[in-house]
Amino acid sequence: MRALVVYESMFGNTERVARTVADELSRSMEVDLREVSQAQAAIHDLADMVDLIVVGGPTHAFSLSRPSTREEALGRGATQGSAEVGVREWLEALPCGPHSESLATFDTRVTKVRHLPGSAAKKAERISRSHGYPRALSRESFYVADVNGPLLPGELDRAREWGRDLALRVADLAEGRRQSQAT
Ligand SMILES: Cc1cc2nc3c(=O)[nH]c(=O)nc-3n(C[C@H](O)[C@H](O)[C@H](O)COP(=O)(O)O)c2cc1C
Repeated sequence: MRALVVYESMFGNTERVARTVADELSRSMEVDLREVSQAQAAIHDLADMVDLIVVGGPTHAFSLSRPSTREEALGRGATQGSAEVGVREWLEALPCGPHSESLATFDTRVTKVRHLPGSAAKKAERISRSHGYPRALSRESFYVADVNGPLLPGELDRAREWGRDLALRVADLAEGRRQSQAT
């Protein structure tokens, strides 16, 4: 089984979550972890050959980032990422389906506005569904203390649990497909 984990991160927090999730998935699957600007080729090389795609990014303005919000992040001291390429652009470039592989989305967001609706993970799911992906297997938010982080205590443990749960669900789905083909 194979997974592709694609992330966008400007202050490093989403990257830490993505690495933790990828590490947990790699206990039972072959995992390709890519920063979004390095993931363009993966759209065509891998997208239809993996069992699971995990996409994560920071919530900006209640949604996935845009060039303008990434520009703002750079102005606020972000040390990685770029204004040009983000998860929104990556998802919008995906070929239209139907696609059969499972997909899961996550984001990081600031804890003090956690009651407000709208998140990068929700928007990522919406774009992927419009490209023919099934409903997300799971969608999760991980919380940071402020715009530049850090992640709240316990969030990387939660990311590890989330990765473990995803791996189990993908294995269950594969087993279900195998059994229905056998009958
Ligand atoms: C321009 C901008 C807009 C943001 N808007 C939101 C928001 O609407 N809701 C929220 O919870 N966090 C918001 N944040 C905080 C980000 O979610 C936070 O910077 C991110 O989780 C850090 O992840 P990273 O280290 O991977 O970049 C915003 C940050 C920036 C720079």
